[in-house]
Order: sequence, then C-alpha cells, then structure tokens
Amino acid sequence: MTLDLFPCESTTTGLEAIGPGAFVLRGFALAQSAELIAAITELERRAPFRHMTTPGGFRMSVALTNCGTLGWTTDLQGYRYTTLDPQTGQPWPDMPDAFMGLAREAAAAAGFSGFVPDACLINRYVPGARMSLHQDKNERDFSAPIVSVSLGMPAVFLFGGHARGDKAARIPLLHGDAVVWGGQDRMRYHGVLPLKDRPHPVLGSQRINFTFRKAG
Ligand SMILES: O=C(O)CCC(=O)C(=O)O
Ligand SMILES: [Fe+2]
Repeated sequence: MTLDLFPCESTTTGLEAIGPGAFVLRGFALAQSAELIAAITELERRAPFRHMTTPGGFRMSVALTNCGTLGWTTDLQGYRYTTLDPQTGQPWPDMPDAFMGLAREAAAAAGFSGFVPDACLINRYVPGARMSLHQDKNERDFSAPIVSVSLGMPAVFLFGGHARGDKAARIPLLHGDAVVWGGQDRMRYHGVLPLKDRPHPVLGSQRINFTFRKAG
C-alpha cells in the first residue's frame, strides 16, 4: 500500500454544504477533465491567458482569459464585462457545449436548475499565485449562482461571509472539484490562498479554474 499524502483528486463524491446555498461537489468534473483540458488549448490559441491590471494599478498574479458572450476584464478604468477581447479586438471564443453542460449540471445538482451562463472566466494559477477576498458583483443578475470548476494543482479556497472581515472557511479544492454558490450565499466573499507547488500529473505546476456566471 502506498500512502498518498497529497492526493491529486477527491476520492469521495457527493455534495458538501458550505452554506445554505453553497456546496462543494467533489470530483464533479473528473469524467470530463480530459475534454476540458483539450478545449483550453484551443481557447487559449484564440484568446491567450494574460495578466490584467486592477483598477488600483496592481498586476494580477493569476493569468486569465474568457469564453462565452461576455468576458470579465479589469484595467485602470475598472472591472467590467466586454463582448470583445480587449487584447485581440475579437469576440471572446464561444463557450464550448461541454463547458455549458457541465456548468448547468453542477448548478442543478446544487439546487439551481435552469442556470444558463453567458460568461466563463478561466483563471490560471502557478505556484505563488493567489486571489484575494472579493465578491463576484459585476454581473447584472445576482439571482443566478456562480459555478466554479477546478483542474490541476490543489488549492485552498477561502469562503467567507457577507463582510470582508468575516472569518473565512478554508476549503481544499482538488482536480475535478466544483463549487456552486447562489441564493443567500451568492454575495459571499471568497478567494484563493497562494498556491503551493504540488505538480499535477497532467497539468504540471498549474491550476486552472473555470468560473461560470450569468453576467448580462
Ligand atoms: O480560482 C478560484 O477558485 C476562484 C476564482 C474566483 O473567485 C473568481 O475568478 O472570481
Ligand atoms: Fe470570485
């Protein structure tokens, strides 16, 4: 028997409640992970990952791109959704059907049926990259949940309260795990601790996170 101190995938499946309207779905995307990884390669050819600048002038440690009708962007003028990729001037690539299906199924499994995301933000983390506590609040419609899918290296997801200073739960997320938050939990602060270097067998020293939203 080998003792796996740092498993790279969840060994259990099922719904873990982290709030009245917030759930971790262990291993939810595992069966589709190869398809998702293949799709990223094609997407990043058309809309490369890039480090954006926050309105405060900081370079994000996470590199991002988008697919779907709307893509989330940030620059010195602020945070917003755009139909065109500011770097290429082209529309963001279409959201692959496999992404849409996965997001809808994850939302439904968490009790949010009828979710139709129009935006998929794709974040790429390398060791040391992090995301500070924030609310997802640039969307027009807060009645739809957020669906987040993780691939690659493990991360510690912070799930806080409705005020920035509220104590945040530390939730380990592994390759294939999904998190869904909506309803009364839709505006909860969340973030990601700086990633440790625990290379993933397929993706190496990176973590890819997909965040599906109804933005428009
Ligand atoms: O990478 C994650 O797990 C969270 C990403 C996130 O919260 C965001 O992009 O708004
Ligand atoms: Fe977020």
